[in-house]
Amino acid sequence: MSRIAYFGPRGTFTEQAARVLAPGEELIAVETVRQALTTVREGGADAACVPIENSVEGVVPATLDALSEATPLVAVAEAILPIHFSVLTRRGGGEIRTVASHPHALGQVREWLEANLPGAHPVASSSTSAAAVGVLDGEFDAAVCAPVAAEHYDLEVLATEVADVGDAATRFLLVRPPGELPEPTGADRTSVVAAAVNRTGTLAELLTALADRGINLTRLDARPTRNNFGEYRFFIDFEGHVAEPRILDALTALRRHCRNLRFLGSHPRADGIRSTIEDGAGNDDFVEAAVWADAVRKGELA
Ligand SMILES: O=C(O)C(=O)C[C@]1(C(=O)O)C=C[C@@H](O)C=C1
Repeated sequence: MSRIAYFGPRGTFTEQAARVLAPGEELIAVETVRQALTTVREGGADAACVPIENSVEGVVPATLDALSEATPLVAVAEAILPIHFSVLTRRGGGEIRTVASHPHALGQVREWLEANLPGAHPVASSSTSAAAVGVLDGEFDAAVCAPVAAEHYDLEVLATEVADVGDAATRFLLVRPPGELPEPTGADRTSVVAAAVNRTGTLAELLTALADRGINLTRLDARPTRNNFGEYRFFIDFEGHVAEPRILDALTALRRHCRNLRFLGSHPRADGIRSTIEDGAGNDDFVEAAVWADAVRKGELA
């Protein structure tokens, strides 16, 4: 049985994602995204489940930063979960002066809180379930949680189906140390983090390397390197799998344009959306062109 470290404690959305991505495996709850990844890096778990991006609040910066530092880990699978919250309070609790949750969760219920708990002060907690624990301990008066948290913590459900955007969703990754990659399916996502040289046009060069090969981006984010003010790392997700000749060609080109390129994995997309293949940019086109060039090099063709 594999050991999966996840961003907990029990009852987080990440725990639900871990159950989808690694059914029946042993789950180990840790307090932060960074700890989940460190546990894998230090051999305390075989893989980690972490949130990567939400359709309303965008990327989870802690995940991007922790994936770009220390020893490399690669994503081997993803899950997308619909996100709506329950608001939990202490049984028989009085006035609600503070309402706690993960900042990403608070950002998704801002309007609901203003309309329904206008007097309550929002407080950031390390996760949605950590907020529930805080309510039990008397630290906060209410917690914005995953609905399943009500099964783990002895709290009263004040409201359900809480969400400012009805069809919000979060994407989660299962990451593990580099090893055998999942097979390509035709509906895959590849992720890299690029530390580009700080000069005119470097980001354009990276994007052009992908555009020239007809590769569709699915996400682009920048995070500071934390070394020099104004210096960034670019997180680029695109359609396709590194086992495909067109993607391998693009990766090689990206490597030439970067001071440092980290491969963050190729894995099937949870939404099953197949890669866009532009005319003349299919895998057969890349293979055929390489065969032609090889024959030219051998003097067999001109
Ligand atoms: O705190 C949790 O329950 C989490 O799993 C984290 C997280 C996030 O980081 O976005 C996951 C999904 C929701 O969007 C809110 C919080």
